[in-house]
Amino acid sequence: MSWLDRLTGGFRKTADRVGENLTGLTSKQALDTATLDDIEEALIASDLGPEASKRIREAIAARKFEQLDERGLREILAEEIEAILAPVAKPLDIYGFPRPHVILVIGVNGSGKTTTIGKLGHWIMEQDYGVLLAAGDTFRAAAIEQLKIWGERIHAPVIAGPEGGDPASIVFDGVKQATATGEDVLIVDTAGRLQNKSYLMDELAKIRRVLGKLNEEAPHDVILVLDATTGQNAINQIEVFQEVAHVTGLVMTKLDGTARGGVMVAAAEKFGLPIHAIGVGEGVDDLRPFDPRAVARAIAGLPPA
Ligand SMILES: Nc1nc2c(ncn2[C@@H]2O[C@H](COP(=O)(O)OP(=O)(O)OP(=O)(O)O)[C@@H](O)[C@H]2O)c(=O)[nH]1
Repeated sequence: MSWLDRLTGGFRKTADRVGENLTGLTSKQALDTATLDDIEEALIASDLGPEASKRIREAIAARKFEQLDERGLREILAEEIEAILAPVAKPLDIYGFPRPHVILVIGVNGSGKTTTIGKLGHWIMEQDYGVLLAAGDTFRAAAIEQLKIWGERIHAPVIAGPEGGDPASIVFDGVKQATATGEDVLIVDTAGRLQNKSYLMDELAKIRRVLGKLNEEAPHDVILVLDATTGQNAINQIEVFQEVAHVTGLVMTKLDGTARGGVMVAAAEKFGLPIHAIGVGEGVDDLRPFDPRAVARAIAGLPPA
C-alpha cells in the first residue's frame, strides 16, 4: 500500500466523522445562515476547533453556489483546510552546522514520544546522516529500556545513564559523544511530567543551560509530540508545554485510524506552530512528512489529488 493510501486510510474515521456531521446539509438548496451555522457546528464536532471552523464557514459563505452538492462541499472544505494547514507545514531542518544538530523531544507519557524518536532517527539515517539517541527520560527505567530497543531496531547508538540520573548530564555527554564520533544529529528523550510543571521547567532549563555551554544555538529544535486521539486535550497540551518550554514545532501521532485527526486543523489555526511530520503507525517507516494537501483531502474524505 502506498503511503498516500495509508494516509487516506488512516484519516478514514476522521473523514467519516466529518461526513457524518455534514450529512443532511448537502441536500439543502441554499446556503442560508442556518445552513452555515450547521456546517460550522459540524466542523467543531469534528475537532477542527472553533477558530478554524469559523474561518472555514466564512470562506464557504463568501463563495457563490448554484446548489450545494456533497462532492462540491468536500472539495471546498479540502481547499479551506489546506489554506489553514499549508503555512505550518515545515519539514525539519537538520542540515545546519556546527554538528551535532540537537533535537529535544517533549510530550506527556504515552503520547508516542519514544516511538516518534525511533521513527525520526530512522528518517534521518535514511538520508545518510548519523544519529545518536539520548535517554533523557531518566524518571522511569522502562523509558530508558524502550529507547534502547528503538536504538537497536534502527541501528543507532543510545547514550543512557541510570534511572533517576541527571538528564542534563546525559545530554552533555551526548553532545560530547556525538562530536567525538561524528554523529550529525542528537535526539533527546525527556520526561513528560506535566503534573509537576515547575520541576519539568527546571529540568528543561537545566538541559538548555548545559547545552548552551557547548553550542549557543542548541537545542535547535524542541519538538512537542501530541497524540491526535486525545482531540481537544492535544490543544490544552500545546498551551501548557508552551508555558514550560520554548516549543519550536509539533509532531502529531496516532493519526492512523483515529476519528480525531481534525484536531490538527485546530492546532494549526490556533497556534501557528510548525508541524514537521505526522505519525501514522508503529513501524519504523510510519513517520511521514506533513503534506498539507494530502492531509486536507483525507480529512475532507476525498481521494488524493
Ligand atoms: N497506532 C499508532 N500507535 C502509535 C503511534 N505512535 C506511537 N504509538 C503507540 O503508542 C504507545 C505509546 O508510545 P510511546 O512511544 O511509548 O509513548 P511515550 O510518549 O514515549 O510514552 P512513555 O514511554 O510512556 O513515556 C505505544 O504503544 C506506541 O506503539 C502511531 O503513530 N500510531
